[in-house]
Amino acid sequence: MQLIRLQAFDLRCFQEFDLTPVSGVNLLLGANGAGKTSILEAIHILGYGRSFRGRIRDGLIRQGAGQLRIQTRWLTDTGMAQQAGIQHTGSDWQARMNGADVDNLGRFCEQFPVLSFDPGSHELIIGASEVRRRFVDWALFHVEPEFHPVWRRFNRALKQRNALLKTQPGTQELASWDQEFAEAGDSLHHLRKLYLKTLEPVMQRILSRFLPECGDLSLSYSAGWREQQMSLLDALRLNRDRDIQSGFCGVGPHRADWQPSLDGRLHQGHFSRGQAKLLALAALLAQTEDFVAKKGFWPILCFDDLASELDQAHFSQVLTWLAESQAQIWISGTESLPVYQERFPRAKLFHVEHGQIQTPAGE
Ligand SMILES: Nc1ncnc2c1ncn2[C@@H]1O[C@H](COP(=O)(O)OP(=O)(O)OP(=O)(O)O)[C@@H](O)[C@H]1O
Repeated sequence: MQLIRLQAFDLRCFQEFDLTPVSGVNLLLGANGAGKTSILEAIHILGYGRSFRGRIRDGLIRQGAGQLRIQTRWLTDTGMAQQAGIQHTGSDWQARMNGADVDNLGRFCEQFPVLSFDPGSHELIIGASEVRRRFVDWALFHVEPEFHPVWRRFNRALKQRNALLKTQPGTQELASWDQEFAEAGDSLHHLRKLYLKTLEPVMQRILSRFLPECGDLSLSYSAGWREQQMSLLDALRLNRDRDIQSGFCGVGPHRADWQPSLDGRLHQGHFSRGQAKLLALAALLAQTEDFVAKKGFWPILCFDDLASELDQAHFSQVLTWLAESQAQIWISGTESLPVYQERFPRAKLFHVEHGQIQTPAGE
């Protein structure tokens, strides 16, 4: 799929912008603070219903404005033109698609599979487990129809069980939620585990291209309880007293995690920031390839300040991968055009300067 028009009103430093991107590579070039990341932020909001730079009150809405609006026209994978918009009035997001309100933000976001690589992406490898769960859940949300109902059912059970735990419940009371929690949790666990199994060889292939010296990759998965030794239901029963004491559920898929390791010996604590970035990039590209294999079309790919994130050799390898892809790609950077022109002769340039965007004459 591809965006064919992207407009934003009162987003950060932009009073308004209106872009007509191409289906291939779109370059957002300009000085620091010009607004390049804010354009990628607009695309991210379409795909996730939130910014990747904090909450709305952290400055997403332009200073002095009361609300922000993002509008887009896009072509679906079957080539159908659609239009949609999302706005934030200071209290919540409201979305519209083809002229009708969309109540469920998830239904809106599923139209926009967007994957982003930015200066914070190494967090996927060395950050908190929540980032890694989100990574897997993003893919499942888009490629696995069973996932969304299972995820909602599990989160509801988790919320209800945690609320009950705060009331110092009796064993019987808790048991009624344990069953529901365990059933939904088991399904969620199996979907995630299977996804990582599929992703591992794809990521290994990409990694051996980018980091041949790295050796063999494996992705280890931890379920959030001792799944080798007991069922989730048994783990809940065993942990019941501790849960009642702490007032929240200490075992289950909400504590799940996955970790890459190299040659069976290098783990999370060993990776340099640069290695973590490359592993995160390999994970993102693997996720993209898996998405294409399952869905039959490409997600939108966004790269914020790509050149500054990678050394020369890896930067060049990533550009080669991107040149071979058929995705709509957005790349922001401060470097001059020739770096990209050679690889992407048909790229469209957007020159970003102090909240204004220009395209060279003739484009
Ligand atoms: N709420 C706001 N209202 C007005 N201006 C804002 C607001 N939030 C951020 N800005 C300004 O908008 C610009 C946004 O910069 P952005 O991060 O998009 O730039 P960039 O081109 O990606 O920069 P860099 O290359 O340094 O990453 C900055 O100049 C910032 O000061």
